[in-house]
Formats: sequence, structure tokens, C-alpha cells
Amino acid sequence: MTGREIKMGGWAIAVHGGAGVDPNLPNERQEEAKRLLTRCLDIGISALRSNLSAIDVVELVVRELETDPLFNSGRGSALTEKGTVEMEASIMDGPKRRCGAVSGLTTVKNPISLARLVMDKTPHSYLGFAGAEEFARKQGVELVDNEYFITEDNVGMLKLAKEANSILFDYRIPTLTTCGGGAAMENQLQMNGLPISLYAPETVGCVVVDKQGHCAAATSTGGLMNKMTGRIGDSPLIGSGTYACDLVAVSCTGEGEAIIRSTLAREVAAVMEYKGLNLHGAVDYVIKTRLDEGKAGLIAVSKNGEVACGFNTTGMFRGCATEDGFLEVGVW
Ligand SMILES: NC(=O)C[C@H](N)C(=O)O
Repeated sequence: MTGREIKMGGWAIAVHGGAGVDPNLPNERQEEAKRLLTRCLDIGISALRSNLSAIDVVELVVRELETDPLFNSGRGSALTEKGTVEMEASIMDGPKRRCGAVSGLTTVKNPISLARLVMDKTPHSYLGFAGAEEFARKQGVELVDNEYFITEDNVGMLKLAKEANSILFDYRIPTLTTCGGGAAMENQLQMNGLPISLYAPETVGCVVVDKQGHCAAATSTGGLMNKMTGRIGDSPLIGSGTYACDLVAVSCTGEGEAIIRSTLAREVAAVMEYKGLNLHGAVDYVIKTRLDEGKAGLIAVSKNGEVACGFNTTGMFRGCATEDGFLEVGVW
């Protein structure tokens, strides 16, 4: 799926559960992911039909993805090298380019809602670590123990990543195998009868254009498996992992350091603004020209109701829907 263009004026929504899918991903895991993406699209569609604004819809949908342990955000987040969870998220409201971001969260059940509160209730754009947690306590958002976020699958994956002495990107698994991780991986591969490398979790995001043509974007993640504590990726960085303006909204996923170097999300807007490309042209262009060796994907909507998806990984968990009844969910 690369999305499609539709006539001016309707709402459109896209969601993702990360780019970089293991080519051997078993069917049942694919189906599970597709069911979750479809459920999230349905939530977004009902909200849009009830006239919720784009910014409310992206927050609502990403909360749902954070609460389900399947993808790498909220419960089910990737683990740091110390086996803990440090989550990050950002949200952006296109019309006035208002934004909020958080990093280093260890107890906040829904990081995206704290990012929203940073946007709505502080004079700042970005809070991290102890200060962000303190803000969360003051705002009275739901807090849970760090263990709540840690799943058995991810404990297994961290072990795998440590044995291979690598940060685990699922699209890097072939590299791990050839750099000495192979034997360890073979011993560790089974968990609940399924290969644990194939559970590789990924970041989530949602972009929406509402009936008024307002665009918004939200992205949430646990970051990279086996990351250093304190590491900040692209997802909370406005312009890199997330961007929205009056023209477009974008949420990215993949190799954070490459996305940061290319300011990928903002680039989609920039080539639309300065090169006059439509959404599809802009998404294709940035994926082909801005990533160098980096692996990433993104979803985007435009104020005209276009929706698009682009990636240079083997696959990307994503789905989209438009007001005229079009709905599609895909992995490859
Ligand atoms: N799975 C991901 O999308 C990872 C995220 N982009 C990061 O680097 O933190």
C-alpha cells in the first residue's frame, strides 16, 4: 500500500506499528498486528465521524496502541541495556504548529497523553526524565510500576540482543546472524512455540486530517531494544519522527539516528512547500533521497485528504482509511 489520492475535503487517517518486519514473520503474528491496526482505525473513524478534531483523534488512537502490548510503545516497549523501559512520545497540531514531547518516562501509562499535556499546559515543547515524571505526577495522569511495561517477549529479545552484542533492529537481524549472533539466536529462537526474533516490536504512530482540513500527528515508542539508558531517538523530536503543519502531518518509524540526521518528517512538508510535490510525490522523494543507508518508513496525510505511506524496509505495519469508505491494512 502506498495510500491513494482522494478528492478534496474528506477526512483521512493512517496508523503504523513500525517499519522493518522480519521476512519470516509467521502468519498468525501478521494477522494479530493487522487486527490491532484495524481496531485502531475503527476507533479513529468513529471519532472522526463524531467530529473529534485531528489532534484528539491522534491522541486517542495512539493511547490504544500504547495500551496493547503488541507494538513497541507503552506496555510492550523495547528495553534498555539495563532491562528497564524509557519511553518517549510527541504530538503536533498542524494549524498553529503547537507541539509537545516527552522522553525518559518510566511510570507514565500513556506517554502520548503526557506529550499532549506538555503542549496544552506548559510554556515548553519538550520535557524529559525526572522533570517529565514530576510533571506527570502533578497533572495526575495514570502512573504504573516500570514492570507493567515489561513483557516476557521483550525480556527474551533483550537477551538475544545482548548475546549478539547489538542494538536489535528487526531489519538488522540478518546482520546479527552473520556477526556471530547466529548460534545464540538458534538456541534462543523459540518462545511460546514461535521464534522470538519475530516478535521484534516497533514504534507506533497516527496521522489524521479532519473534516476541517486540520492535520495532526502523534508518535510513541520505547525506542530501540538494548539502547543505552538516556538515549533519545527520533520519535519525540519534532521535525524528525513527528511533524504537522497546515499542509501535512507525518509520523516516522525505523532507525532513529538516520531519521534524526535527515529530519525526515519535516522534509516531507519541505518538499511539498518548496518543490510543489503532492503528498505521494513528496513521500516517495524523501524515502528515496534523504535516508542514505538508513532504514525507515513513514505515514502521512495532507490537508486535501490524501493519505500516503512509504518505507525502504522489507515491510511496515500500517493501515489507512478515508471518508469515502476506503480502508486498507498491510504489512509488506
Ligand atoms: N522502532 C522504531 O521506530 C524505533 C525508533 N524510531 C527509535 O529509533 O527510537
